[in-house]
Amino acid sequence: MADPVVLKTFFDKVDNLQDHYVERLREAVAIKSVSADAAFRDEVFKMGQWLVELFQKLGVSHESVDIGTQVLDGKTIKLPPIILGTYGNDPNKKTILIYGHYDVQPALLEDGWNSSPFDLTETPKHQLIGRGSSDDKGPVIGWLNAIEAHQKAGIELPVNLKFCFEGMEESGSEGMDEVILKESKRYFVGVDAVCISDNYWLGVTKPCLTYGLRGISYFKITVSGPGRDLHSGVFGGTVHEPMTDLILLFSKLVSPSGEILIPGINDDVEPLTEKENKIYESIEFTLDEYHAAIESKTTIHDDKIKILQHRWRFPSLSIHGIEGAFSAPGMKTVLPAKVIGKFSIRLVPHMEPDRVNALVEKFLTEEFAKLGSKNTLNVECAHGAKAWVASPDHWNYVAAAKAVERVFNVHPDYTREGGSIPITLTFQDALNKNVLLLPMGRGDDGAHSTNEKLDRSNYIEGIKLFGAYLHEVAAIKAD
Ligand SMILES: C[C@H](N)C(=O)N[C@@H](Cc1c[nH]cn1)C(=O)O
Ligand SMILES: [Zn+2]
Ligand SMILES: [Zn+2]
Repeated sequence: MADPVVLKTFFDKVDNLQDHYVERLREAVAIKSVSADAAFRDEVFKMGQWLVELFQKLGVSHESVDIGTQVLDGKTIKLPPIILGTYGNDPNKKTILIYGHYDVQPALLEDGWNSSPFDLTETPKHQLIGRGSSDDKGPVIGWLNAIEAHQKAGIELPVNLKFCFEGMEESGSEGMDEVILKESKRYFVGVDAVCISDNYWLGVTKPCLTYGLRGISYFKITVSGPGRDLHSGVFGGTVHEPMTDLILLFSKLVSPSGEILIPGINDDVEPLTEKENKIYESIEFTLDEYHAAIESKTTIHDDKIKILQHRWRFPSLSIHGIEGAFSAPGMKTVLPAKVIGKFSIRLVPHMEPDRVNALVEKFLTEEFAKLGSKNTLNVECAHGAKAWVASPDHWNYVAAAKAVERVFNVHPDYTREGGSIPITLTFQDALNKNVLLLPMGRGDDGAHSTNEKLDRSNYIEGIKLFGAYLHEVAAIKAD
């Protein structure tokens, strides 16, 4: 067990420094590191540099891995570096690898934010609102704040740390798999376990440890027709309209009750067992909290167990948007010449992205042929990742559960997550080590949504949790 006196000294220091930590998060949120938009690529680099400077300040040695270029929006642009760091190199201590990402989802005030998305704004209820506050800048900085609090309190860190921070997680983790595979034989040698803080509690009160994620296959379907946008009064009714074709195709993918309609997609999904059903019963989770998080009562299922199952262990298909479609206010009577529909399928264990992609492509090609349209269709899978499930019996989880008890005085729930972190499985397989997901934020943080927030208390207690976890890791007997 970790020394309670040492932990108390560390916790007190974190409390002392909390305003400084909020200012640090404010600085990071102000950097618009949106990986999905070529126009913001300089900002992603700036954010990487900001982390490097923080590493330097804290005495973390580091390397920036150049992963080349990508073609985005028709332009060839540089990919942001993967930043590796090392803090401590004592052969008598365990080594924990921390992964996180410094890119964020896009955000515009006009999407419905109550304050400017890149100006961290603290509400009277002490919610820190800003893009990336919870996903994933708060957690990434949290680890570095924990190091700083140790230094300022004069406490030695009881483990060695390795860091791996990427700037492309929100855009398919381009280049990451190759780097992990390569560095598993060099930079990551000696790692005993991996910890990732890039998800959320299930609800708003109870901490959890997460041992599973869904995978993802992200599709772009392009329907092209006329050589340019047309006047719908002059040409409407005389040409095959790409938008009409696309909407018809979209309508074939999923039913209003969430059932995926593509033949064969559900074939590899494991059947439910009585034993598994029991797991959901003990999880602390209420429909009211869920409705509060989505700010409506529009759930397909009004039953706790079904909601958890559909979030964790069944696939889902979501339609995200249409590039090229008229979406501005007003009533432009345009007939778009080319539209790109975007949707993704969340994958569960045993579903293989390659098989899913082949089924999707075959289905859409057949459905498009049935339309008798003279337009053309192109189906592309932009990125794919398999689902991940770990063993929560491992010492890595036992140490984390003890840390939760130290900070929150409660035993955590063990959850799976509906979202995806593509490289989790790669870390597990390439390093052959246990991976733990240790969330900092709450289930209502609104990651990817408008008014994303991180509660001040989750941020500050989260920093304590990270430190306590490292002390419990050091104290535990590894098997
Ligand atoms: C759970 C994690 N914080 C996250 O948000 N992951 C993204 C990853 C992704 C994949 N394609 C685009 N983004 C997610 O689950 O959507
Ligand atoms: Zn994330
Ligand atoms: Zn995200």
